[in-house]
Amino acid sequence: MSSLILEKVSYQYQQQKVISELDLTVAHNEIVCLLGASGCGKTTTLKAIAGLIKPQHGRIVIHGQCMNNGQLFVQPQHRNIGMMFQDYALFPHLNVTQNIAFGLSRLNKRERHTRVAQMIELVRLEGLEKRFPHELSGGQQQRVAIARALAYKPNLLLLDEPFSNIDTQVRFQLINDIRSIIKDQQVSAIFVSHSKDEAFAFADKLAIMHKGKIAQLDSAQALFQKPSSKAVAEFLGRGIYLDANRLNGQSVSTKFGKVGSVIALPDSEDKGQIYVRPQHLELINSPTGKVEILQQRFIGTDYVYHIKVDDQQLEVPAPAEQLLDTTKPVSLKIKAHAVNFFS
Ligand SMILES: Nc1ncnc2c1ncn2[C@@H]1O[C@H](COP(=O)(O)OP(=O)(O)OP(=O)(O)O)[C@@H](O)[C@H]1O
Repeated sequence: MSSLILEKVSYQYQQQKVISELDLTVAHNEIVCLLGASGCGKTTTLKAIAGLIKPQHGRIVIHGQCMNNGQLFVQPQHRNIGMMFQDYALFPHLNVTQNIAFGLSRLNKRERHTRVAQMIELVRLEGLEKRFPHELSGGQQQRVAIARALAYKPNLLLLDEPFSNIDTQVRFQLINDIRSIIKDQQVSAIFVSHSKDEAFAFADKLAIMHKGKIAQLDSAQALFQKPSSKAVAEFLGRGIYLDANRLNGQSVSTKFGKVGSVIALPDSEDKGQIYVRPQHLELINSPTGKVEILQQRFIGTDYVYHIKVDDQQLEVPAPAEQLLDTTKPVSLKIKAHAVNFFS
């Protein structure tokens, strides 16, 4: 059974349509990250799932139970959802134990005590039970927040930018820890982030939002290898488009030569464009080269060349030992890779 199904969900604030016939399915025990440009509707989608806003159209099903359609609307407190937000929203006047126990009023005293102790052990906060939020580090507060969200065994966990206030040095350790805790508890989760790096580390699948819809839902690797549109390819990182001719299922020709693809190219029209990222490019001195070098910078072990090709600009790293003579013509060599071809 899927943990979450959104079917053609639409929501608008006054005149502004923010989500539009959005479909999304999250499997049992899966972590999905909603990624997209600022203002594309990620938080609005999370609020619709939580029941904090009421979509004008569509259907939301959590753990097999319909929460929202034309007639029905289940209140947030009856959706069995755990929530965790950027500012942790811990109660400042309650200590760690009391914060975690807050949503457990339906349990008796003994059950509550056992559950809180299990949660404290799970998030490794033993010894800090009596501390108040202001006596904890950001990472520790985040652990209390996850313990509180998981304590009443929700069917689904919603996390909105939960790591954005955490120092970068400890952020990825915390992301790994919280991911293992969620996996251990076999809960499904939807996570909103601005950061692709966080999404890669935390989620099983990424849902790229564009124009109020999910443009593509897939693993990070599949998104990079087979983006369904130019918008998805561009969202994942900078690159340049080059006109290309599909030669066969494994290669294309460009003005910089033949490019091999390590994955099968889609069956499509032969004429199109490829989207090439910096890591697939090598800059070489060549008498016929027409790549313009706008700037050269040394960044420790590598150089970065700011290049211009067909009116598109890109920064391309190159190892210091392959120093380019920028007074001579420069061309591009495109390494074999999983070619993103758009016909
Ligand atoms: N209460 C509101 N009233 C009117 N418009 C709103 C309201 N909340 C959000 N919006 C608008 O809806 C759009 C989507 O907002 P939302 O917060 O869902 O985006 P987001 O993808 O989470 O953005 P960010 O990445 O910047 O947090 C934005 O244009 C925003 O200005």
